[in-house]
Amino acid sequence: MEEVIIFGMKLAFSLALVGILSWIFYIYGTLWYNSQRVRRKLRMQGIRGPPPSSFLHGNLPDMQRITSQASNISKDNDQFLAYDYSAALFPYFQHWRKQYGLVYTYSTGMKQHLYVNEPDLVREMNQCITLNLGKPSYITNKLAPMLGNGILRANGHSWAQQRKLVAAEFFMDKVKGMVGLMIEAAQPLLLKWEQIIEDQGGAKAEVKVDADLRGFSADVISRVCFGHSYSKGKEVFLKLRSIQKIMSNHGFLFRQTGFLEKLKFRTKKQDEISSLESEIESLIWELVEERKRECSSEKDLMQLLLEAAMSDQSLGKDFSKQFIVDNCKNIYFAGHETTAVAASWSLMLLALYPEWQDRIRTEVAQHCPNGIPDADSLPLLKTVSMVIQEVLRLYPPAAFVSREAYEDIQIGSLNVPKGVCLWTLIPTLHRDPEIWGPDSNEFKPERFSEGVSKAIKFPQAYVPFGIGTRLCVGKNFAMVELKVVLALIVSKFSFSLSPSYKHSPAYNMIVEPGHGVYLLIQKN
Ligand code: HEM
Repeated sequence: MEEVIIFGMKLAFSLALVGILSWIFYIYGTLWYNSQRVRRKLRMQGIRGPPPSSFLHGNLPDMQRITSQASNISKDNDQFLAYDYSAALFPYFQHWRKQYGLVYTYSTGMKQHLYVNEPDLVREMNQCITLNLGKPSYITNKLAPMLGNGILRANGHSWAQQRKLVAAEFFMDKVKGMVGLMIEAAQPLLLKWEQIIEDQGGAKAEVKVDADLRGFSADVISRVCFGHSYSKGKEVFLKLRSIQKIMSNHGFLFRQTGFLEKLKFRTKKQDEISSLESEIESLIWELVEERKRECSSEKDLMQLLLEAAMSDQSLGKDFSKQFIVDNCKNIYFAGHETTAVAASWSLMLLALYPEWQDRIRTEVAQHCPNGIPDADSLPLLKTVSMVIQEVLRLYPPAAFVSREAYEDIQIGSLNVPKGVCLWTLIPTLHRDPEIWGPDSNEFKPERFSEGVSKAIKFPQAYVPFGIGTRLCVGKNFAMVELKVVLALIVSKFSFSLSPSYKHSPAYNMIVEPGHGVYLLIQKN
């Protein structure tokens, strides 16, 4: 008996030893050997970068050190406009750019990255149509509870299938039909601001615009996704935002979560995320079931996804359900926050440049009866478009275009090894004086008077909506929505920046005014 126990213990010990050795080999293989191999391949092509300062974490300690050393942004209005927000939020990129140029490599331990801000290479990325270039898996894995397997996270054929379906819903002819619902959704905001002015004596009042703009864009997206059931859909939006807040607190972009941290995170936050996730799923599914019972002819996004899922027998019941739920969540996330934040930045910049408010007001009065735009008059609002383009240049809500090479791929003359993540920093491209000229940090909407192609040397370097095959599906929709809301606000109110405004761009998956935008508004 004793011999059996001793044998059992020896066996357990040997197995544990084999396990530990395999783990060490795995770590050595994936971390060290792999990253050395990839770095060597890149170096042979002339790509340099900071040497990793940590065996396990690559350049992460350097990134933390550079970030903590970065000085605070000046709060002086004249100066902050000239400030590329990435210098404050991602100072390590600027730091290394000075040393290694427009294309360089760095490591975060498990992953090797390539910073790509060279316009020709950005164009080549733009033209690269292979399905082997997708969203970085280590980031999309973190987003799984929020986005499921919807279009934003998906890669390869699953992405292509979803893209075909979802994109069709946001073609310009469809978007034109949504102008009415956008105007309707803006009414509560306009009435609220009028009431605030009234309550503060009828002349000038201070408003913090961000939550109202977020409410507006959530309302618009709810109406697009869920048609007449949009008020129920808004509950989905509130829950999604809660998940976003929990997740973005956890070193979202580059930091990989350690094993112990994962355990701690699991007990503390994961339960909260899981319960929000299942509440969202039940809410959307309730709406879908309701819609099925109604046999509605309404053609909102949910109906379209429902029809597509039902017509494709190969999808299977569970997949169909997931497909609808996930894509509703994806459009909610992708569509409402970005647009609301772009509207906040627009009002901030217009507050600094009252002459552009005047120009918009004159234009709206000229083309829109009663100051209310419609599908016919919107294309005539050229000044509003120019202002939005300039806002998206200086304060793009999405800071990056990011990709991962799933196989070794060729981008222009560069061979990108499998597993490398590519990062294009949008605000830096948008402010590069080599591309935009010496006035690149100035607010000058007139640079877009003859379109993007005439505004810069390399049109591929203007990418507020991303690049190439994964270009933002909602680009037309967002532009129309922004035009509607800005035209309505500016023709009703005049405004300047309140002394309560503190310039503090903050990264929260997108780049938003950290302390909100405070305006002093008055009725026109
Ligand atoms: C000002 C507002 C917006 C900005 C700045 C913006 C920006 C972006 C960017 C940078 C990307 C990534 C592109 C890439 O990786 O190359 C993207 C993707 C996407 N956007 Fe937008 N977006 C906005 C509004 C919207 C709206 C209103 C919707 C939906 C109604 C939307 C839906 C999507 C979707 C579904 C994707 C994923 C496309 C794919 O992976 O195939 N976006 N957006």
